[in-house]
Amino acid sequence: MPPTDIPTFAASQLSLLDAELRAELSETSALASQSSPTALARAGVAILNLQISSQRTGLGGKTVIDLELDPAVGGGDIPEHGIRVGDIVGVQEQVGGSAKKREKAEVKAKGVAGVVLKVTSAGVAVALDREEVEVPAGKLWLIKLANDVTYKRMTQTMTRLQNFKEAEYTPFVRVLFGLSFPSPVPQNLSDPEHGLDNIAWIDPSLNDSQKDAIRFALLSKEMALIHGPPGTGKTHTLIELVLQMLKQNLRLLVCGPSNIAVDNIVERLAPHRVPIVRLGHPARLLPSVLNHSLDVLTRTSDAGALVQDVRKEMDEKQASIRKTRNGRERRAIYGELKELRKEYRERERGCVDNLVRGSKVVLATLHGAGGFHLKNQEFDVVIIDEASQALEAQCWVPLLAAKKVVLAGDHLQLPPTIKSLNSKAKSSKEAKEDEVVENMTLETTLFDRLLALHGPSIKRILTTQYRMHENIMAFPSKELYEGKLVAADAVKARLLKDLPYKVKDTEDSREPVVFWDTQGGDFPEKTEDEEFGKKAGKGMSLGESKSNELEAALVKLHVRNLVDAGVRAEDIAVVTPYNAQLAVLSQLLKEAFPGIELGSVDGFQGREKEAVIVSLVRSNPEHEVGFLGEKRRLNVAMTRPKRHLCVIGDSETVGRGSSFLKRWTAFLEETADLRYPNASDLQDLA
Ligand SMILES: Nc1ncnc2c1ncn2[C@@H]1O[C@H](COP(=O)(O)OP(=O)(O)OP(=O)(O)O)[C@@H](O)[C@H]1O
Repeated sequence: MPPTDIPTFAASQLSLLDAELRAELSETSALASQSSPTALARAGVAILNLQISSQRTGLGGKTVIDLELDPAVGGGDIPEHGIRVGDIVGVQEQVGGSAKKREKAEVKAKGVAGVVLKVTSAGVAVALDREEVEVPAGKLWLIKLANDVTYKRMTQTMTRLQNFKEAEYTPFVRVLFGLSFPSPVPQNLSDPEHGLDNIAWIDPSLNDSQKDAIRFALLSKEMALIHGPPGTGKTHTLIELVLQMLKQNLRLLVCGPSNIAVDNIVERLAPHRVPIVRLGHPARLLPSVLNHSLDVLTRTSDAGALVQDVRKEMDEKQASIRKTRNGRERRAIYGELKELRKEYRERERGCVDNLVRGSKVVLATLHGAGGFHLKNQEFDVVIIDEASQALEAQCWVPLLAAKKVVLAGDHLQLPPTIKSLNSKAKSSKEAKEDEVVENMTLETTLFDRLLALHGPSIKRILTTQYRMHENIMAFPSKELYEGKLVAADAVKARLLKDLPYKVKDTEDSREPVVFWDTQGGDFPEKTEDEEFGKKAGKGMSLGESKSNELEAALVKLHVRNLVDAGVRAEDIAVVTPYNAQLAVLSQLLKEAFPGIELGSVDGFQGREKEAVIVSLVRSNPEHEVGFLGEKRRLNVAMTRPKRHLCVIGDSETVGRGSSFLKRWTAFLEETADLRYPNASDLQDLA
């Protein structure tokens, strides 16, 4: 692949991001602008009739308000809603008057914005944005707002890159766009000459491919890709890499596309007692990592004592506001509070700066790395986990000032979810002008692009997997990972019947792979219409989704057989690519088997279960398979189980979908325990 022109690349990213943001906003704002508060509450994105039960200064000096249901409307538990911790919400006054007038005024009324800190059945706690001082009084309502912070950060980053002067093209930037070759990395990594022959491994159980990847990442000058197929200990490897880099006295910024990806690393680094700071809103962090959160450290460290003095004063003032009825007095207190907040912020900034500067490892989400905390901070290496799940523009947020990057991911699993359909539509004229950039979509990750640009010599693959029985692993290994995967001894022959609790030896519990072949046309798929979509519940965009009721009944039969054998429902997951099928499965299985997990394939990426049933759904005379044709989706589906994979599908339809599907069906027919169900036996289960 030829080098990429940086301004053209940035311009293309900016237009793709713009289309994506518009697609995302149109979903949420269409609802908010066209609907009344009551309708919004019904849709699960608003809560009405609230009042403030208490107010305090929370983490990071933010005003925290606790909201509960107004006793005037009966108090008690808040009705069912879809607002979650970490969501950005608006808190607004609920206006009185006639129903119609009220609803109009409420939608227009301005309120304060904040982040949801806690949700219980009886209330919601919201940490208001620091700028907001005055809290609306009286009866309030809360509405979920669209979150465009990530886009703003990506757009700012791409605009900066677009305007880079040639002089700003550091050797690192040049390599990442193919304007220079990467510095060569020696072939024999453990040659004593490089000083890495005798590494004192913190975890001596690392396998050879993991050690090799770590040596490679230590020796590479500008970039290293660690390719971690399912269950191969990618994060495990990154932890050792971080510890080894710290031994070399390097300063690191460790990022991931989601809070959970970052917290996963914090949790695993913490026991090694290295000084780490986790940036990010405390509401969005796992409770187990809060002790490392910058906000909490600001409160608990010695340096934080000075900040606390001001905070105490602020709390007292906040409390006095609530006791004051007189408007003028209230305003005066708000004025004083504003001054105190300014001082608080100054002291806090000093304290934060000291904490961040003193920390050898800083962890943040990719977009979180674009906040003011990291302005002018320098790092020797930026490490990005789950890099093939991140948009390239997102990766550039921490990379603009970087000198070296280590990316870990698996480009053969699903890329980040994209909403804008037109991200792929390009005119042929433009395509000729610059093939490389014009062929790029938002789905093209930095991981993909670097591989295409520099070839496989910039990556190392992890080859021992610690999840799947070797029969489950066989097909994805051969098809996608060049046959390189090896199942670790501890897992390669594990079956359900060997679970550490009592499971009977049955035809299911002794089989690693089962294929229920529904061929013959008796298990037809159904295209779901809009009406069904509404019934299926909130948050499900079914569009042109498909379902297959008899296949769902077969899933139920198989789950029942497993449970009867003694397998716990919590150890079973059912995954399907179609939301409409998920809705059918929910109705059929949720109550019957409490604890069972049901999910879309896309949503189950990164997860694992002892037994996984995959419902493929598609069965039609035209042999159409839709997005089952995407092999990265199938790869995710078939690599979730540890001991038992059960595939349910129509070999006649699926087997003719794509060459990959054809080979998979042939593989299942040859190696799986093959079963042919009888549709008429299943009618009463559906
Ligand atoms: N060298 C090793 N020896 C023994 N177990 C290991 C080794 N490396 C990783 N594991 C185990 O393999 C499992 C998967 O590891 P980890 O969570 O790091 O994988 P991952 O590749 O990041 O996962 P995913 O496939 O979900 O992306 C964990 O239970 C981990 O303890």
